[in-house]
Amino acid sequence: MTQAVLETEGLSVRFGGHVAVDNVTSTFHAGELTAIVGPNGAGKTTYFNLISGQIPASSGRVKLLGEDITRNSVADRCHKGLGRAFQLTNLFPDLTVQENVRLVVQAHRNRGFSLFSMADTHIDLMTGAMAVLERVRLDTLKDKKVSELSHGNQRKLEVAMLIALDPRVYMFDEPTAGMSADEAPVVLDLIAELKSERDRTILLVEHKMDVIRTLADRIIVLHNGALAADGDPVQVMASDVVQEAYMGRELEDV
Ligand SMILES: Nc1ncnc2c1ncn2[C@@H]1O[C@H](COP(=O)(O)OP(=O)(O)OP(=O)(O)O)[C@@H](O)[C@H]1O
Repeated sequence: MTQAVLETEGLSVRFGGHVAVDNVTSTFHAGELTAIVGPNGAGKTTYFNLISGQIPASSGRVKLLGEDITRNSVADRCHKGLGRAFQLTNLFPDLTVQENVRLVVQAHRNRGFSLFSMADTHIDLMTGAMAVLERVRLDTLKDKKVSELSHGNQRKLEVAMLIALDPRVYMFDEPTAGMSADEAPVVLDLIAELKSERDRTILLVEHKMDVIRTLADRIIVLHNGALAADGDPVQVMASDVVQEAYMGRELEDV
């Protein structure tokens, strides 16, 4: 087995008396896409928040490439290669699509977050930004202000900005939520490409069964914050634990 890229060891968080993530131990490898599923309130987003550092763990550890990052800041984890899809609130609504991506490309190359750069590097950065925008098919909208984009295109821009960061680990929380039927495949194709082309580790919180079936190499099921199942998608989805106790109604609805 190859070295684990990301590990959580006995990871837990308590909010008052409520244990939202309960002693979750799991290991994630390169080239593997793991879907994280479970009923509403199961702890999926909280597990993501613990991994990316948005909230501190009550106990347990998070390791990236063997290094303990449990106490590192969000920014430091990002710098070390942990990439979480940007929330829409992190977009700059008054800047253009291309400028938003450029800022990320620029930061990734350690030039700092500034719109002002030397002319030669400016062209270089803009070219890098355009390449990413072409991949999510937002290149024709490059000069539009982000505030003028549809919700679906704003979410595509989030994905573009994440790709521009080129992290080792991609974390997507329902990446196609709010997208129209013709917008979603662009993002799903990109996620599939990331997995094969770049040999990246991908974590995907997802409710849509068709998306899980298409993309997941592995499924982990959370229930009441704890790991209820972990393994091959076909076996996990067929298991009694998922069908009857944990996922029943939600999956049938899809
Ligand atoms: N900051 C917080 N303070 C108190 N309780 C919280 C906090 N964040 C999450 N919770 C609780 O922890 C539990 C897990 O929530 P979480 O959002 O992680 O679930 P989820 O599986 O992502 O659900 P959904 O599918 O609905 O998004 C819920 O009971 C939620 O109310």
